[in-house]
Amino acid sequence: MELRVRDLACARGGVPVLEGVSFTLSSGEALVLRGPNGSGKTTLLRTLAGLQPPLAGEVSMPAEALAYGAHADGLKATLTVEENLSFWAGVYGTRDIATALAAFDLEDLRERAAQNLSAGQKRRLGLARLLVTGRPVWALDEPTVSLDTASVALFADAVRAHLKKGGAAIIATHIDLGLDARVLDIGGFRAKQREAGAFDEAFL
Ligand SMILES: Nc1ncnc2c1ncn2[C@@H]1O[C@H](COP(=O)(O)OP(=O)(O)OP(=O)(O)O)[C@@H](O)[C@H]1O
Repeated sequence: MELRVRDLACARGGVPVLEGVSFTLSSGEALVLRGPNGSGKTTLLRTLAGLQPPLAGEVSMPAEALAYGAHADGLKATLTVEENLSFWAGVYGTRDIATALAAFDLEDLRERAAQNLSAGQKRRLGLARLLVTGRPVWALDEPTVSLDTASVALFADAVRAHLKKGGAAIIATHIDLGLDARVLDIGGFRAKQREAGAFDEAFL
């Protein structure tokens, strides 16, 4: 399993944000995305996850190989913790939710509605969803927001276990997760601004 990204260019709101992004991510590897606010980390992850088409470039794997963890947890508010995970397991065609409950210390909360969880508990449930996707590449946008120190450690353990099983992860984060990960600073891939008055055949 290898994710190869070549010369990728991405836009947000119609404005080019990144260009020339190239990297390779192999089975068992984690890549941490760094870059200042607004530099395009979310834009890159959304593009890899298939939520928006690239302007140019190639991605070797289909978006269906990725499990995308966005800023929003995407929980079903009125379903319990257990029902949320069972729902997602059904969507992804997997069965085991026990491993996900245990990995994110959610067993005692299994019957609580998602809307009645604390912010950190909601985040843990959103991350537990990754384990029921069965997808090889996790693409995660600031996954540790709202997590306390113990929960950050649970998350790092879950990533390590995923990598050990042959998975891979690409993670936008500003904190040190203690993972043995490569770092890609996307500040170096900022799209050049078009010169004023430059010829643009798209408008012809
Ligand atoms: N919905 C939108 N419409 C238009 N432009 C947007 C939209 N969302 C973000 N942008 C712009 O796209 C650029 C890249 O934003 P992006 O969210 O990818 O950055 P980021 O590196 O993830 O930032 P942060 O670290 O703050 O989360 C920024 O200039 C941002 O203002």
